[in-house]
Amino acid sequence: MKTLIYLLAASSDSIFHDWCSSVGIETPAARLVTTPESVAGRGVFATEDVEEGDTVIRIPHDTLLHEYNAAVILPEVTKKHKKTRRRYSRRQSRLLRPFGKKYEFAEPSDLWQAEFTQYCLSSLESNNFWAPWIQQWQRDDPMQRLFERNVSPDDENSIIKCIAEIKKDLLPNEDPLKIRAAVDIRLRRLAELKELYGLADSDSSMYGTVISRAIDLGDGTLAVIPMFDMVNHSMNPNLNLSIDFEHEMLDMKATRPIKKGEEMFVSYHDEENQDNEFGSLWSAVQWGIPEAALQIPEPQIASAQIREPQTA
Ligand SMILES: C[S@@+](CC[C@H](N)C(=O)[O-])C[C@H]1O[C@@H](n2cnc3c(N)ncnc32)[C@H](O)[C@@H]1O
Repeated sequence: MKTLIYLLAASSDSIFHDWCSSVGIETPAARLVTTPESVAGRGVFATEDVEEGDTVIRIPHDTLLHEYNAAVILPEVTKKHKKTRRRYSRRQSRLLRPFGKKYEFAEPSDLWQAEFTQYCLSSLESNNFWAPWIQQWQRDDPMQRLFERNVSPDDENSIIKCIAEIKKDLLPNEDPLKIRAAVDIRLRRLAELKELYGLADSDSSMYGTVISRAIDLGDGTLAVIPMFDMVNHSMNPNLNLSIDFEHEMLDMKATRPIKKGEEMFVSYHDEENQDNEFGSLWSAVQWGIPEAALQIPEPQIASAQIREPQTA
């Protein structure tokens, strides 16, 4: 049974790689592998020995999922989002809101979460070029299970159970009251975003997945970056991301020599924001990352058997 699961996973990893090649993502020394050797059960591994500074992944700018590409690829969804943002601003303005309640948990900076969810759902529905990649997305942690089950912010039993799971699996040292506050905010925010954007209950799972994969490109633009989003987090990363403006590519380069079969990592941590939103609490509820993964020094480096792509 286990062998069958890994064979199926290997074929889905291959499908992902075929998709990468078809959209121009170059992976000269990297491969997505589903394996228990990865810190997260699936991760990106070196397919050959790599020297410091070598480029292991190159990603064209036009493959990124962000608001600018989405406006070109899904203009009708973008149009709806603009209208929704106007409705949101009216509701938040005291002058223009004689009736109705202000949104308390969905801040302007959270609106992208619902918008990305709709871009992804619409991509799957129209089977556009992002669809094969989005189909590969996974997230499995206590917060995601709450989203998937559409737990209401008032469902005390489910929330208490989730807090206990987060504490046990991800945050053994965190105060349960703080975990509760973080969970509560996210459930209430999702409830408001669902109402504002007209999201269905069945969309909550995509919501949880997409918010765990998006990053800030550094200028406030949020994006999910194909292939980069398959790389797991470490506080001792062996890859970094740089922008090649001339060729409109993102380059992932080795920050030190990497051996064939080693798992490759980036740091999801923003050095400047260690104590606030990128702290362990935020990482656990937003990203599904355990507190242990935020510790330095790094645990043992994993390595995996790299399978050659299956040919038909
Ligand atoms: C952006 S994805 C990374 C790729 C992911 N492993 C996959 O297969 O799609 C983020 C998810 O990976 C997992 N993850 C990333 N880094 C991790 C780590 N150091 N330890 C445990 N899980 C990790 C968490 O489940 C998180 O929700």
